[in-house]
Amino acid sequence: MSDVDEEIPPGWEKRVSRSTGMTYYLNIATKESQWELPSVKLGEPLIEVQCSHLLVKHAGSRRPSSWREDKITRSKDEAIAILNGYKKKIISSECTLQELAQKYSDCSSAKRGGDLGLFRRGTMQKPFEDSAFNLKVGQLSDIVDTDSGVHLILRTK
Ligand SMILES: Cn1nc(-c2ccccc2)cc1C(=O)N[C@H](Cc1nc2ccccc2[nH]1)C(=O)O
Repeated sequence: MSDVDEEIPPGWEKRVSRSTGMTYYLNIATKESQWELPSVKLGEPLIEVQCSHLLVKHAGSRRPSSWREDKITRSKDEAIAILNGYKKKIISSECTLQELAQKYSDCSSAKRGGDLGLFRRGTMQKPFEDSAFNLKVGQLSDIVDTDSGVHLILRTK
């Protein structure tokens, strides 16, 4: 099959199994693998995405409390500064978003490294949805502001 026919979508890598010599495909962000070429139907509307996120809440958050802290009192500016620090670590590959989310995210998805699973439009707060659906697989968002706090979003599928 020519390379043109076998266009591998962004965020995926083609690998060869050491044990069988068979080709498989690895999702760089989730480390999940599959034998089939990941399908991206160009030009078709994106129905659902999968993302992981790191949320830092602040005193103005809709629910200024989390598994980490009963009463969150930091200001929004402090939350943004903290998130910018995490973003630097992720961009420099010092840490992954999943590692930081597990330790520091104020969302209950922290226990899953920030993984929110697959979701469709209409299920998340609009600023989060708009950012998530505009990311390519493997792409990290800018800081996103919702009623819950400030987020970094990594699209994984
Ligand atoms: C949308 N969502 N999914 C989970 C989740 C998913 C998988 C496993 C465990 C929890 C938690 C949440 C959630 O709303 N958490 C809130 C914080 C929050 N607010 C969000 C707004 C948009 C996207 C994710 C968000 N997470 C909380 O814990 O106070």
